[in-house]
Amino acid sequence: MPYEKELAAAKKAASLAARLCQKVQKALLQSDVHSKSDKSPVTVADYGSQAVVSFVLERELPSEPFSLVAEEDSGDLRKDSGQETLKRITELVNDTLAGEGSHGFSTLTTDDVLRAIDNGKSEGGSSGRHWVLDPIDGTKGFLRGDQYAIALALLHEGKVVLGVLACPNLPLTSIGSNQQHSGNEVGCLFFAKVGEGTYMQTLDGSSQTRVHVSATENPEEASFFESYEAAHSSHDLSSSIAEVKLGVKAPPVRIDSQAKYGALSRGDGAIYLRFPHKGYREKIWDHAAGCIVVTEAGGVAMDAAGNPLDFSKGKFLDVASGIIVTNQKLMPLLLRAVKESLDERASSL
Ligand SMILES: Nc1ncnc2c1ncn2[C@@H]1O[C@H](COP(=O)(O)O)[C@@H](OP(=O)(O)O)[C@H]1O
Ligand SMILES: [Mg+2]
Ligand SMILES: [Mg+2]
Ligand SMILES: [Mg+2]
Repeated sequence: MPYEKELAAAKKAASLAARLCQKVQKALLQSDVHSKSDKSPVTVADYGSQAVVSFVLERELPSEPFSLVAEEDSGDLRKDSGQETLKRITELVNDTLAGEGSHGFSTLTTDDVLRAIDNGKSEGGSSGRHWVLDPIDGTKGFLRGDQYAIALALLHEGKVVLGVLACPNLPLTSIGSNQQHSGNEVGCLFFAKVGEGTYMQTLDGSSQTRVHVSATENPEEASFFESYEAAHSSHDLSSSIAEVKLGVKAPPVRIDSQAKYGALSRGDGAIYLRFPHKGYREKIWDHAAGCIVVTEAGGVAMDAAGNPLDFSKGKFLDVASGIIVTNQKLMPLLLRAVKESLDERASSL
């Protein structure tokens, strides 16, 4: 079966990175939080997760050319002001890798960690194979103690062929609009390979189950997910689409990160709406893994004009107005509702 060893390596890398993130989230000290030039937050866990994933993928797949498109870079860590942080990241990475119990693991130096982080400089594109990584998607959620995800996908000739989504704070049982969940076990890892469906397992891989998107055909029974952060997606546009146009009764479920794609893939809700504010350009690492996890579970992800998401154009994912995700049955209704709302908005400007 194609991509078997790549999937195994990706699951191992994401699970180890999740362990590092859980450790940091538990003991998050203010000193672990920095803000990047674009003012978005980044933590030692974002960097540590990227270093772990990069190191593990290279180690597990030695015979393949290695290309990684990842969110973080080592720029700030190479400055004098970043030295303390770099030491802390290196310590975290070594603790995590040593904890894996891999035979003959020799500790990484700070230079090894910088190099592993900077492996992520690839621009991706439409030819060859590129790993796509968001080491922590939902850093704001991570900082709040809420949802976040380690999102890793493989692009081959411009198409996403596998995806792994580790969601350390997502309960194993559903988080529907009532936000109740019976079991209290927390931490899931979703994985999908093109043509082979989507599975959800516990973070330690002890049990796995095949998952499918919600089969809801009646929008009134559908519930919808959107970003927790109103800065990331227009909440009033999505509510006018969902509640006014589609008649969705349930209130929106607002959670951070691509955990939304994982929740959708197992039917926790039926719709995901994302309408970034003007001028924002989506990145492929924010959607590649989530997209295949949902589509291999029977869902459809498109931009608001009905075009499939195109991950082949480098690190940006240019979409018309926004991203909409649902099942095959609801997509035509949703597209129509989105178009009507956007047209009304445009004519009222
Ligand atoms: N103005 C904006 N509009 C849309 N998305 C944004 C944004 N600013 C940041 N983001 C992206 O939204 C991602 C989180 O998604 P969500 O809103 O679903 O939680 C962030 O990922 P990171 O946390 O990896 O930086 C970031 O890339
Ligand atoms: Mg970020
Ligand atoms: Mg992200
Ligand atoms: Mg991120």
